[in-house]
Amino acid sequence: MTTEERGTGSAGVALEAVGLTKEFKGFVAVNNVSLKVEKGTIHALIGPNGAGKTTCFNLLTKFLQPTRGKITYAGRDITRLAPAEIARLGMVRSFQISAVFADLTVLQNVRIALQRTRGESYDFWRSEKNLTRFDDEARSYVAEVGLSEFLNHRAAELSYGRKRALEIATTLALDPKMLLLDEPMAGMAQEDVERISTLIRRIGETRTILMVEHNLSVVADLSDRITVLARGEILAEGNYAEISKNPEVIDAYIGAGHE
Ligand SMILES: Nc1ncnc2c1ncn2[C@@H]1O[C@H](COP(=O)(O)OP(=O)(O)OP(=O)(O)O)[C@@H](O)[C@H]1O
Repeated sequence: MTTEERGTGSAGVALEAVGLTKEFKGFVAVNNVSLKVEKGTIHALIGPNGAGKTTCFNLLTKFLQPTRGKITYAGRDITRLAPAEIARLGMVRSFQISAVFADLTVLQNVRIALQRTRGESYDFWRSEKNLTRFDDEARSYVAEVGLSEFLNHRAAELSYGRKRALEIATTLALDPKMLLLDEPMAGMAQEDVERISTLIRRIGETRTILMVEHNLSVVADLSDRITVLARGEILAEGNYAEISKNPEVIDAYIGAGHE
């Protein structure tokens, strides 16, 4: 696999938004946002409560249609495509934990994700033989997220942080070049935050990542580039050292009651 195919490498834009705007009955939640996510980088979208991060993320992942603006991925206009179509192009939004089957084992969960990707039949509960074909590949994704010792544990038995790791493994099974993570640290205890941070950094070595994240020390630790939203607009962009000393960014966070 070339670096280009993995979505890594020094040059090029993976995802680009131009003039992205979303209005809800006249209320402008996202206003004329233009941003570029460079291939092979970890890019964070941050901002105080109500800044428009979730709306922006839903627009970029095609869960919402923009009122105005254009989105391109790998040079292709994806503005009107559905999430499943962009997933086929290699840009995948991480599933919610609820998408993990609690009564199935870690291995079974990843196997099913693989089977779905390969467009195999949906009656997976009947064709055990069919599924075992994916075992080796599933094991490699389980190893990538550090869950090998839990291979045969039911998902329900895993800690919250390990469930998130499993959820990421099922996303990796779709072989994404770009991953979009919605608040990957939400609800995590400190030890899980460290585990998932390490995991995201490792995954980001060979893929492009865009994440919305509230935990600023995680953002500082992981991100190559950060876009700060406030009141639906881009307030600042840069690395953590740059944005953290930007007076407008500090004001926006203090004004919104953050630390
Ligand atoms: N479906 C909707 N209908 C009307 N207004 C909405 C809708 N979705 C979001 N908004 C409004 O858009 C603004 C931005 O919301 P959004 O959830 O994108 O912000 P956020 O930065 O993700 O906030 P938080 O950090 O609190 O999750 C808010 O004022 C919100 O009330």
